[in-house]
Amino acid sequence: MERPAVSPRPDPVTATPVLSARTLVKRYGSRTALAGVSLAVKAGELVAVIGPNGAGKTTLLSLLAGLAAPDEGEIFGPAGKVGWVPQGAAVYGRLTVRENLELFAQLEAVDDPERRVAEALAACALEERAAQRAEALSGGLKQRLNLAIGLLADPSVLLLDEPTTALDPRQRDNFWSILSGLAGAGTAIVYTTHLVHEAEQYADRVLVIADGELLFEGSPGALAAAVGAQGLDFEQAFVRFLHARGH
Ligand SMILES: Nc1ncnc2c1ncn2[C@@H]1O[C@H](COP(=O)(O)OP(=O)(O)OP(=O)(O)O)[C@@H](O)[C@H]1O
Repeated sequence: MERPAVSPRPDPVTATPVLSARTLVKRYGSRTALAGVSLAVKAGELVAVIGPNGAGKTTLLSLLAGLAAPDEGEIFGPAGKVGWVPQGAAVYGRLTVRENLELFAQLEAVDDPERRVAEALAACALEERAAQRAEALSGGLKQRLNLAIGLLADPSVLLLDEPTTALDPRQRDNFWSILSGLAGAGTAIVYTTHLVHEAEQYADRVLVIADGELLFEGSPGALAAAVGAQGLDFEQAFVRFLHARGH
């Protein structure tokens, strides 16, 4: 696959936040899924959200995406400019790649749908697959279509829930090339993953969440340093960190 050109991306240290949230709380009945999480994401920044099963990662992203409302706290974001890439591709198998994009563009009432569909196809290197039915796509291509749908509204922030879990290493590499290109062009990217080396490899900043609480925010190296695990494999450092924090 041809890699997209990567332009120098905004410096995430100095860039302006494009999305921020203050003390988000979300409860499901008596269960507190998020217990007061705050964050700020800047243009061109790649942020990984990692944590054990049930930590609240998907809940956090769904609030940031505006799919659910927090019980407490506030979100400040670019209205209508947050792209959402859910874990499973919610595409229509019997429609082609292009038809799926046209349908979602219509459902989301995006401006200039024809141009946006063309741009989303190009951004995800799907032009040659445009006429193929979605049900005939490989897992990697289906996930690229899922991403293309998330890009239709030309979002300045893209939220992805475990985007590469089901992909083989080559498709994963392709997918990260696309995301790196988008970050290079200034899109802020927030993703959850259980493949924690993807946090180490690609994220500028890592958020560690467990039991609905934000336990750490910083670079992958700083997470390892926080538990004296420099030089250890990042996954081992992460497990050591969780253990040290009682998880
Ligand atoms: N719709 C819901 N109704 C009730 N409880 C929910 C709902 N969604 C999530 N929860 C609960 O909220 C908590 C956080 O769930 P969430 O899916 O956000 O975690 P996660 O970190 O994404 O987990 P995983 O890594 O397993 O995907 C869990 O205890 C989960 O069971």
